[in-house]
Parts: sequence; C-alpha cells; structure tokens
Amino acid sequence: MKPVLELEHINKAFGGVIAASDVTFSVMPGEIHGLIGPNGAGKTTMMNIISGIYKADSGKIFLSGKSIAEMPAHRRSVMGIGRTFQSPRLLKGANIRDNLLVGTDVAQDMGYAKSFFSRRDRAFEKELEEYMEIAGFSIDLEDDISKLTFGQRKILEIIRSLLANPKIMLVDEPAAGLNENEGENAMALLRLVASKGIAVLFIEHAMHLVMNTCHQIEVLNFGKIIASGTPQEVSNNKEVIAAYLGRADDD
Ligand SMILES: Nc1ncnc2c1ncn2[C@@H]1O[C@H](COP(=O)(O)OP(=O)(O)OP(=O)(O)O)[C@@H](O)[C@H]1O
Repeated sequence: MKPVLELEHINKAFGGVIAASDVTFSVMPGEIHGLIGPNGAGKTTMMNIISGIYKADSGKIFLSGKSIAEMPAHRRSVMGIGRTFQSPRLLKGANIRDNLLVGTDVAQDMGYAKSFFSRRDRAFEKELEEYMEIAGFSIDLEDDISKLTFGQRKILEIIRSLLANPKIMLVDEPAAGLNENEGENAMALLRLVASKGIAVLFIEHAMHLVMNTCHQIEVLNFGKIIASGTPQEVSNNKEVIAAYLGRADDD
C-alpha cells in the first residue's frame, strides 16, 4: 500500500520563529495519525501547509504520489484533502441540510448549485444516517444550525467534510470544547472514517483520546519532529516526556 500523504523536509519560518524544521512523515490510507506537541510547536502550521493555506519555504508534499506543493488550497480540496477547524465553520442562519451540502461539490468537481440539488437523494441520507448513529445524536435536516450544541456542531463539521469524499481529513482539535461523551463520539467517528480507508491526520491535546485512537503519532517541538511511532512508543520516549507528556495532561 502507498502513502496517501507524504511530507519531505518541510521548512517554514515566520520571521525569526521556526514553525517547521525539516518535517518528514507520511500517512497511509485508513490510518489515524496524530500530531501532538506543546503550544506553539507548529501543529496548526503543518495543517495549513498541507491544506495550502501556507506555502512551505522548502520541502515536498505528495498526495497519492502527486506533487501538490505548488497547488492552491481549492485544488487540494478537490484532490481529496478535507479539513475541519478548532471552532466549527458553519453557515449561521442556514439549516442543517444546507450546511452539510456546502462543500460536497468538491467531490464531484462540479458547480456548487448543481451539487446542491443533486445530492438531495436517498444515498446522501443513508450515508448521513450511518454517521449520525456513531455521532451519538440525531438531527432534523430542516432545523436551523443554531439548534445544535457547540459539540454537536463540531461533530457535524467532521461529517460535512466526510460527505465530500476526501482521501485524507485534517482535523484540528476535534475534542476541544466537547464533553467527555461527545469527545468519545468524535473519536468513534474518526475510527469509522479510517475503517472506510480514509486517512485522518489530527491535532489533539487530550492525551487519553490521542493514545486510544491513533495508530501512529508525530510529536512536534519548536517545529521539529522529536519522536514518531505508535502511541506506546512515543509515550515511552524520554525526549517526549521531558518536552510534553511530563506536563499536566489534557491542557
Ligand atoms: N501567521 C503567522 N505569523 C507569524 N507567526 C506565526 C503564524 N502562524 C504561526 N506562527 C508561529 O509559529 C509557531 C507555531 O505556531 P502553531 O500555531 O503552528 O503552533 P501549534 O502547535 O498549533 O500551537 P497550539 O497548540 O497553541 O495551537 C508559533 O510560534 C506561532 O506564534
């Protein structure tokens, strides 16, 4: 099996601040890959470089073997990079159905309006039903988005990203602001995503969720990978304990 995402020797500085230093790692299809490290370690910067919001100063990025380093963000999402954010980015004043359909056009590489109407079909609703069961709450598609709690909106954003049929999902702190139960549901959803062969790269500070969910982990500190491996490997690594895990859990 070939990696879905490959990063080779990525560097990025903001003035004198080094946010990425020679970062090299790859993510396999169906793998849940964690990106952890202290505040300011460069995790969000890495997500921004992968999705095309930032351009790396140097280094290579491949999606399914194709170089994407020079591609704009919208091309990368058409090619299969999905993304969710720390705070859900949903349309206020719109219903849940419309919120879910925004962005699904990238999957078909066709106009927004066309996809908007063409996906109002049974297949869409069936796919959605499966996700909602794992998500742990039910929705009425006609309800205004404001009916959902913050945690439910964050989980819904993951589902929206899934409906665009990505090859890899970049998920930024899915459990931040969620209660314990919602956090577990978000992890269950990521496991379902992975079971479909979609890769997940996610940032999370809640260590127990990272350790129970990830297959592989990269630990960043000052923009550099200081350890990578299975949850067990990184949690036994002395440098990781000194830089990160030795501090209070779940900050
Ligand atoms: N647009 C920017 N302009 C200047 N500096 C930036 C910019 N984006 C990030 N940085 C700096 O790069 C470094 C890495 O930041 P980044 O947000 O990637 O860290 P992080 O690991 O995601 O942190 P956190 O866990 O707090 O979200 C920090 O020192 C940050 O201040």
